[in-house]
Amino acid sequence: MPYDQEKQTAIAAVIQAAQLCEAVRQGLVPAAIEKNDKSPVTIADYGAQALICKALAEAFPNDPVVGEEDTTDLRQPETAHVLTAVTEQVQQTIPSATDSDVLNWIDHGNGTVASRYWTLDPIDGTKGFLRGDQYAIALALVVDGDIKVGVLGCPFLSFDGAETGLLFAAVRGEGTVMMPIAGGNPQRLRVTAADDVDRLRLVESVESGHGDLSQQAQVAQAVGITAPSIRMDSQAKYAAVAAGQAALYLRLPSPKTPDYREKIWDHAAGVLVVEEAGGRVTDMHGKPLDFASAARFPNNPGVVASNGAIHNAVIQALN
Ligand SMILES: Nc1ncnc2c1ncn2[C@@H]1O[C@H](COP(=O)(O)O)[C@@H](OP(=O)(O)O)[C@H]1O
Ligand SMILES: [Mg+2]
Ligand SMILES: [Mg+2]
Ligand SMILES: [Mg+2]
Repeated sequence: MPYDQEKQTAIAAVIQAAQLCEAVRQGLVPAAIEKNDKSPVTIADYGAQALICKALAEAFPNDPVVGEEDTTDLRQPETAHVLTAVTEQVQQTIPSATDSDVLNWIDHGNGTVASRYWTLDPIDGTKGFLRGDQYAIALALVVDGDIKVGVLGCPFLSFDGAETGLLFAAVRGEGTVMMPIAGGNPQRLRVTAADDVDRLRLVESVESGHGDLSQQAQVAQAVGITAPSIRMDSQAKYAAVAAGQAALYLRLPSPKTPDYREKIWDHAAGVLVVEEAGGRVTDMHGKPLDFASAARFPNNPGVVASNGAIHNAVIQALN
């Protein structure tokens, strides 16, 4: 099977990171540090990036990793206690890890977009993680601008009252599967059918500043969605579309940040998980998302992920 080693490595690394994140979340209330852009980061974000980058560096030493976090803040003398806490978490998985190993592994995630690269969001939805809501560990392999492998770990997600903690994995051309993070059989996923009115639902961010709630409501209405939207943090939204829990995920540019450019690690894994479950993902004008250029899409405003059947109607309503 193509990309089997990549898929297995990514799944194993995401499960390790998910266990670290849950250990942090179930401990004391995780402290957040404020980054330069005022967004939060926690010891779990750093620890998850360290574990996944270590696994990728060992298995695929030549592949750059374009990850969200870096070590600038962690290397400041005032935050020495934070680094100590990150290393302690990483040692639960790798007992020999030192502070210096941890810094080097995190920095391995500061690669740039190349003909073949990985992109990593160690915790997507850090605000959700801090609130005790949804978050995701998102890892994808991109080759010549095409996403080949996408793995989403959603440690706090469950559907229809089944087990909590789900992992989603997709390989281009091979479909998407869902499995419990705790172990169990993979199950093939399929987006919701065009005529499944009960599942004709919109999923959107909890954070009102990460989208345009009023335009999203108008578009949903225009394509016949009448149920109230499901609000969810992180790329768990893509998982909801892939699993047929929702028919549409809208992320339109917030009027407060009209020039915001979406980051590749906020989407790559989720996009493949939806596409391989039979859905479609484009920007708000119906153009494919550009994973070949840079860490942020240079020219893709807004994101629309759907079951495919309603996609053209959504793009028409937008334009
Ligand atoms: N103005 C903005 N518009 C859209 N997305 C934004 C944004 N500011 C931050 N984000 C991104 O929104 C992500 C969370 O998405 P969601 O709202 O769907 O949970 C954040 O990822 P991190 O939590 O990994 O930093 C961050 O990259
Ligand atoms: Mg962040
Ligand atoms: Mg993110
Ligand atoms: Mg993140």
